Amino acid sequence: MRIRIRDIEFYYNSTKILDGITLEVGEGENLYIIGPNGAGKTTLLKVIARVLEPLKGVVYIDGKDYRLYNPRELAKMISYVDPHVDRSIPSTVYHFLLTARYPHQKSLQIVESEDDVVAIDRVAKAFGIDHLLDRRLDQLSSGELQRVVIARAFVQEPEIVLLDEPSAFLDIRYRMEVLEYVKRFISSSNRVAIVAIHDLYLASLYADRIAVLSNGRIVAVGTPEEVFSSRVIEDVYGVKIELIQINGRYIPIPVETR
Ligand SMILES: Nc1ncnc2c1ncn2[C@@H]1O[C@H](COP(=O)(O)OP(=O)(O)OP(=O)(O)O)[C@@H](O)[C@H]1O
Repeated sequence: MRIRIRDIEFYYNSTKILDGITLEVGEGENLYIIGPNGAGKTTLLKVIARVLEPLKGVVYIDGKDYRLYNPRELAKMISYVDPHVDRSIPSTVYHFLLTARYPHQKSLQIVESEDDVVAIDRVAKAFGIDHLLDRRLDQLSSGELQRVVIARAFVQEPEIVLLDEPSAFLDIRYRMEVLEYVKRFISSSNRVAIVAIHDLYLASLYADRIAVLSNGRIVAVGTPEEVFSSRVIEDVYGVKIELIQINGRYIPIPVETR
């Protein structure tokens, strides 16, 4: 699976939000998107998920314009994880996870298949939510709910995972566990992950490449080392950065605002 994003322009009303976005994500790659508040990260993920229609530009999935896939094919292929889940949905965790299997189910299927049960069981264990399957969504803590919502994406077994700020409510162990899982799942297959995140440290740990978005434009793309050792982070965020090296990784530490 490969994604090529070509010259995407997106407007809200008459305001240009994405301005000529061109990016490629290769097989088995974890691409992280960073950038200041309002830079356009969520908008870009929604365009790639086909939740939003760009005014100009095309997204190609495996060389094919994504508008040419039928909705069911696309639903099976792409999972977009919106951080703002409606926890008032009257559903148990199990049934919420099961809804991710719809694209895999046969049209007259009324009960879950063995494959559905196996997928839910495997992912629930990996995300440490197997003890929560009978709980209702409104009975979960914010971090538990977030793990459930991210787990749901993997129950779908998508080729392309789009994660919007996956770490916000998670404690440090779960941040690492969730992103390690994503990295393993993607790297060990020919799948693709695009992760929008504010935490530069987590990006330095888990990104294969990082794209920096600022005012709707990609201003840098490269390995964590390339991106963090350039001046681009200081310029884009307006903060002074010290770079430290631990275990061969380059980790940016913001030390003061400029
Ligand atoms: N529904 C909308 N209608 C109009 N403008 C919008 C809408 N949603 C977002 N915007 C604007 O689009 C721009 C990009 O928003 P977006 O949410 O994509 O940024 P972001 O990089 O994800 O930001 P953050 O880091 O704050 O989550 C912002 O200026 C925002 O105010």
